[in-house]
Amino acid sequence: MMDVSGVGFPSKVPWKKMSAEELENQYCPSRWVVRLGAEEALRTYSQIGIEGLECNGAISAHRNLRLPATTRARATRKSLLHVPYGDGEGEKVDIYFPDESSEALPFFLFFHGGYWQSGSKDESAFMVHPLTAQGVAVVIVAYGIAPKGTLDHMVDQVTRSVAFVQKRYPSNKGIYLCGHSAGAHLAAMMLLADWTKHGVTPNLRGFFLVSGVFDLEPIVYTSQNVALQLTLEDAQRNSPQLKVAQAQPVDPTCRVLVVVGQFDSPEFHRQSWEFYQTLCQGEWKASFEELHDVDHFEIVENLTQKDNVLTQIILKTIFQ
Ligand SMILES: Nc1ccccc1C(=O)C[C@H](N)C(=O)O
Repeated sequence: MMDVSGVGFPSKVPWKKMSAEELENQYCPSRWVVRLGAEEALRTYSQIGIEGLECNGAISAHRNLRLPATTRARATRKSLLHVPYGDGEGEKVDIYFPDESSEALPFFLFFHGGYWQSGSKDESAFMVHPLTAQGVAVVIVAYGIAPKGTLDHMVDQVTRSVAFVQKRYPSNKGIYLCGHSAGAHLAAMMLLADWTKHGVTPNLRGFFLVSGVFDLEPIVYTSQNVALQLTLEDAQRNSPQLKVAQAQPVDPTCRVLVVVGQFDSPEFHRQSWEFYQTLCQGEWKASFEELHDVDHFEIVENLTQKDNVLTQIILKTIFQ
């Protein structure tokens, strides 16, 4: 029997029934952090990731262990910094290499979060140390954030950054894309990319989509849209949730892991779960993980640690 009242059925789009205040809350990750206050959570996140002022090349190995991730990565790993992947302002990547010199390496690309309007590559080298130590090259990608950059342009930039890595390292042992929060959205858009106009098909072997947003429509009705200025059409065109079931994987063995933190908001949980379910309806080799005891920020901060669950999942996926 059909239930027209909807009673007893959780709405497919629960956010449409929320007050403006509740929607704002659901899409403000820092308000869901339990270990710290919202502002302190944001401060800690950038302190752990950022390029500190201590980088002077003369730091002892012991002190390096305590340095913020990007400072430590730049001080201790072989790297190419601010490499242009396009002619536009800010179209740059930082590439960090393992000790052994080879170009036949797996490449792990990271797209930072910050609601497409904050964050930078210079504070996002979280995972460089544990991954390069195991023989993975790590590429931290910069893209032109709002209000200067539009979402369509960011998607194009990220596409070109992936094509750039494939062209520069054609003998790579796989390209793995990882994004956090808004960066997970940008990484997910690469599931839909048309590579023919980029003259190269990247050797995509895996996606790690961490605490992402895949249906952008609710964002239109939050304060995040003041800087983004998304119309409903922009949001729909850039929502992998609406498109991925129809898209064909270039390589059907490419893995797509959707990950969310236990303390992410219910809307973030719904976004990840529904995206995973949609991937499963298509031909994608998808899996889903809810990571225990972490919030929206710790989930990435912990990638500085080699024995962290997500670091281990990433390494196992790359070296399986
Ligand atoms: N800085 C970030 C870095 C990564 C991911 C999200 C953010 C945010 O700032 C989200 C939002 N403004 C919040 O207060 O939760």
